Amino acid sequence: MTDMSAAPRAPAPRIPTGPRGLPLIGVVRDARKDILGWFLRTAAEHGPVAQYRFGLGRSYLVSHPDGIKHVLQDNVKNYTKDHFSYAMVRRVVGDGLLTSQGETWMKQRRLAQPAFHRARITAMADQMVRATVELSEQWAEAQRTGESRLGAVDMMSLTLRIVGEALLGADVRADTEAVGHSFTVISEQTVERFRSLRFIPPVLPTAYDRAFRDANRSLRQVVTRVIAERRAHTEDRGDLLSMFMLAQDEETGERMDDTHLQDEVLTMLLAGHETTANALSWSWALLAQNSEAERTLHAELDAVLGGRPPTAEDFPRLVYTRRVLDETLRLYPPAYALSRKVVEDDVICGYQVRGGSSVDMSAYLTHRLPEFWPDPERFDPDRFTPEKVAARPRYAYFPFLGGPRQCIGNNFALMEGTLILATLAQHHRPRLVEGYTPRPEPVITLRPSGHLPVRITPR
Ligand code: HEM
Repeated sequence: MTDMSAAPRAPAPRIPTGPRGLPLIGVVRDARKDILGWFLRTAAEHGPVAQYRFGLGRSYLVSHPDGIKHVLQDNVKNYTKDHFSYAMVRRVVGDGLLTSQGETWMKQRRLAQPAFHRARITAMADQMVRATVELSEQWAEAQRTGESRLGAVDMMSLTLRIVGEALLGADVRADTEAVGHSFTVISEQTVERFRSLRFIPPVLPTAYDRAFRDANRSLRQVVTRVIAERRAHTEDRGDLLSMFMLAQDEETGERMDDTHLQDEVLTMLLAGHETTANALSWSWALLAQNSEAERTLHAELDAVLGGRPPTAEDFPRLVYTRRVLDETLRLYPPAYALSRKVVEDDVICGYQVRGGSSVDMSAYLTHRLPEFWPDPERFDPDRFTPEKVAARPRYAYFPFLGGPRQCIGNNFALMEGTLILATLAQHHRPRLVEGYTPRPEPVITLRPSGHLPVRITPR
């Protein structure tokens, strides 16, 4: 007799389909030609979970918000950072907050979290605006002389300065060029290795590998100096650097060793400026190409600020400015692709996923799914009205990820980005120089090509 009380059996998970690729290398050749286009095509042809081989390893591209939620939140323990992409990042930042896992990560996250509380960040607003006003003066000069500027370089210097001062109490203005150059070398080489499946440096280093080592050394020098300067003054400044330096293990009483401290500081310095700078660069590019949104932004700035620099109290009232940033992060999410290693067999959105394989997620892709984002390529900050946000699934939008490994600097970045846009857009209208069209350059983050050459015009 049939047991009528038994729950109906769940349908057997489906096997995801996907692009076939070539023997030995799988989809590497197609993906490296145009990774962003490849993400979009693969999801359009194979649905919410696609399967393929990247080299000899099996990977899945998860694009549906429910699948993203499953990986980042609901079954997060099954998806780790034991993935070769992080092995490469570890060669640069070692075992800092971004790359560590398990107990080490949890301890460090708990330690760093208070530095990112809303009240703490609010107290940093004045410093953020002060640094931006200095850049505004340089832009005013360029306005007078007609000289063009590299918008992306300006944004990098500004956000590096801000993160150095605000979180580490350090003046890193003189290091901008060294950090920028080193990070570019490292990003390009890391991505090149990843896409060509050369994960391990050769035994005999090439000129390219020597450049990588030099870049790494130069970043470490900056960080070592920042730490040494603080050690010369023993007082607790109450900032993130003091928290890291003074923290003692509850059981052993030990402090963080020098290498670990350097790893944490370098992680903050890099993760805390590159991403925000790219987002801001894209905002300028998009505003220059969308005059209606630019007009709405200017109207808000006139109404809220009336010509004076913004303060922390203005932040909640700069509603449209913030939406410009949100919509920029939708179209050009700096962290455009991330991967995780699958621990055990699992089912995502009804599809079977094998333990030992990789899961790839792309915010660039999910942020363009027409189901959640009608006319996805159109720049429309009003997609971020509270009603529209509430009507979408949480993980249709994840520029900062989500779940336990969500970006620790998200509120910092959103306030910083909004205040920078407001301070500069009040007085200047950067125009793209004639003949230049920004293209997305997917290195570790998503940069605009050619450093965004702009001519600064007055409002
Ligand atoms: C628009 C700006 C930013 C974007 C789009 C962004 C995005 C992200 C994303 C996607 C992750 C997850 C990475 C992963 O799991 O592999 C992350 C992690 C992280 N971000 Fe950000 N970030 C931004 C700004 C910042 C800022 C300003 C800081 C520091 C001041 C920061 C520090 C970190 C750190 C330390 C982690 C690792 C957190 C952990 O795993 O516990 N980020 N960020």
